[in-house]
Amino acid sequence: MSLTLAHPAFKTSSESLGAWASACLVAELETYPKPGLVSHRDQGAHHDMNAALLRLSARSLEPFFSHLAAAGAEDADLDQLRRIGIVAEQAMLRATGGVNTHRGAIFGLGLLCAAMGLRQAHSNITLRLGELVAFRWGMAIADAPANMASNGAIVARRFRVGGARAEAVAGFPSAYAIALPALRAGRRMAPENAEAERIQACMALIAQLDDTNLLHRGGATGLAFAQDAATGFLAAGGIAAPDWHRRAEAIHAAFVARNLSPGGTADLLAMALFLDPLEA
Ligand SMILES: CC(C)(COP(=O)(O)OP(=O)(O)OC[C@H]1O[C@@H](n2cnc3c(N)ncnc32)[C@H](O[C@H]2O[C@H](COP(=O)(O)OP(=O)(O)OP(=O)(O)O)[C@@H](O)[C@H]2O)[C@@H]1O)[C@@H](O)C(=O)NCCC(=O)NCCS
Ligand SMILES: Nc1ncnc2[nH]cnc12
Repeated sequence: MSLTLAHPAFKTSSESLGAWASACLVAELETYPKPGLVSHRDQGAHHDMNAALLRLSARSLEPFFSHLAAAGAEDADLDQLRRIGIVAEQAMLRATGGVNTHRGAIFGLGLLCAAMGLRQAHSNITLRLGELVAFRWGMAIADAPANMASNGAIVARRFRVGGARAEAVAGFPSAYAIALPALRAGRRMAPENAEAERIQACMALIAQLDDTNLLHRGGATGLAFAQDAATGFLAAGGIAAPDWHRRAEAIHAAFVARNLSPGGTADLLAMALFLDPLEA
């Protein structure tokens, strides 16, 4: 399925930014075959999530993304953003019956919404949104007490990788340096196929990201398997190769067989879709 996203106007209200962030979560979902992840076609390597649940979750988050954009416009500090983020997590868990569908996305997209609000409120700010997150809230994110019991924090310690918080502190380098260029290169390779360009960005992310979900489910071996598979896909031409869809499906099946799911990649893909019309 090829979902066309209606981009928001360059200067836009908090409400339409919230709608845009939520639409990007749905576009990420409506992308097949993403290795191991849930899509409109199947549940990937997940037993407690499906497309309907992820749509509900995305819809439940829209007002919170708007609220975060409005808070950013008021130059809110991290404590204020965190309070909104925590209420958003609770709304997500209510909408999904307790399943963690979008916790990482609330954090990453939420910070980008706040940064967009802040940037629009001050015409002299020319930083990219990721740089603005790092500049305005990065130090506070780095200093905030980590939830030592979360899957992400446990594997980040064990395997000495950064995870979601480090990504934010650094200004989302994986979204800017990996996902956005791959998305735009994918658009040139397949101008009429928006779903294919999302697969190109997804594979580029899996190939390079230290995804704490892959580490949680598959350890270092699982992460290496995933990175090698995605690297092979890209080296064979990515979505420009004539048989790309069959090869992506085979990788998806191999992830499902190993119970691997790159949840961090899913979030960063949605973030790249969000940034695409907002950053030159
Ligand atoms: C900072 C928080 C995001 C908490 O992060 P923490 O590191 O403590 O860990 P997790 O709770 O594990 O969440 C991190 C999620 O971030 C995504 N992610 C993974 N790797 C990366 C990466 N390298 N870069 C960026 N993002 C990454 C990923 O999210 C997706 O996976 C979620 C499903 O995870 P899980 O339930 O573990 O999945 P399963 O494998 O299915 O588990 P099992 O059932 O098998 O056990 C899903 O939500 C995706 O979104 C990581 O999971 C943040 O939550 C926080 O501090 N919040 C407080 C509020 C706040 O400060 N907000 C600021 C303003 S909005
Ligand atoms: N498509 C997806 N599949 C599994 N986990 C996710 N978290 C965010 N999007 C996801």
